[in-house]
Amino acid sequence: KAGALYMINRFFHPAEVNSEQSNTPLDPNNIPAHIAIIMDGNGRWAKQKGLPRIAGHREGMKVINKVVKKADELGVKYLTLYAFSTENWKRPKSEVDFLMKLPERFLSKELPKLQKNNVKVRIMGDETLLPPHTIQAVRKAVQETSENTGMLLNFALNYGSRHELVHMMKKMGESISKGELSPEDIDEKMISDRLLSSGLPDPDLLIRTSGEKRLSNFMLWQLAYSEFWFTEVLWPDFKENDLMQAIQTYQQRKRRYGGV
Ligand SMILES: CCc1cc(N2CCCCCC2)n2ncc(-c3ccc(F)cc3)c2n1
Repeated sequence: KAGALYMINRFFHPAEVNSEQSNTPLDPNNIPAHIAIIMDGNGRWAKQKGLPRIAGHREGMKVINKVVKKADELGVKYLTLYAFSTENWKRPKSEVDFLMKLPERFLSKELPKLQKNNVKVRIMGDETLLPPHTIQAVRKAVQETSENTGMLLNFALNYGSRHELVHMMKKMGESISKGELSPEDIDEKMISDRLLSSGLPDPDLLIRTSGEKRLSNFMLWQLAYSEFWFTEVLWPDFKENDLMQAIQTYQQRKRRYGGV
């Protein structure tokens, strides 16, 4: 009787099967080469636990190591992490001061491991406004890992996509007015090469945590053909399995660059 009732219920209320989640193993031949992550939800995580916001940032930093390791194991070639946006300067001074200490804290702890794993560190952003101690720490890491040939770990630091585009267009305008460049020479490759992400392939997959479904001025040019994967999970709670699920979803959505 119960069985029949169950069947009737299922008939009228088909299971909410999210077609994008299943336990099929990952296809090693279709791992996204470049994954970009907006690591959001750190403040909210802290608030939910009745902790100060900086506790969320500290917890969020610990997640990076697990995600870097898993991505590298899976064969991801480039991993871009949005650590600080040009809009983040509006945060309280105490919070910004804390955030600006995280690069050196992270690197002093993790650089040896990154070196051992042949990871190459890169920074993407406007360094001019960063405090000297922060610039020093990141430049040292970039320099020390510059010969590495493994996964490239790209931290977006004081990065803003519109700032990046305005800066690029100003430079291009200067080249044109100096007669070094003519408008006919301008094409997509030239623009890509003049952006802060120069040399990196466009992200294949963008992950944003904490339920926000916005780009927040992040890599607007570069994400033109990327798959987006959003999760309610707050960054401090993000696990390797969430990364696997994002890649699984990416693999199920056969990539299309417009056309058929
Ligand atoms: C400058 C703001 C900031 C914030 C931040 N958070 C706070 C927000 C997001 C969650 C992660 C922890 N992290 N985590 C690592 C770095 C980092 C940056 C550059 C680098 F070369 C090495 C590490 C970081 N930087």
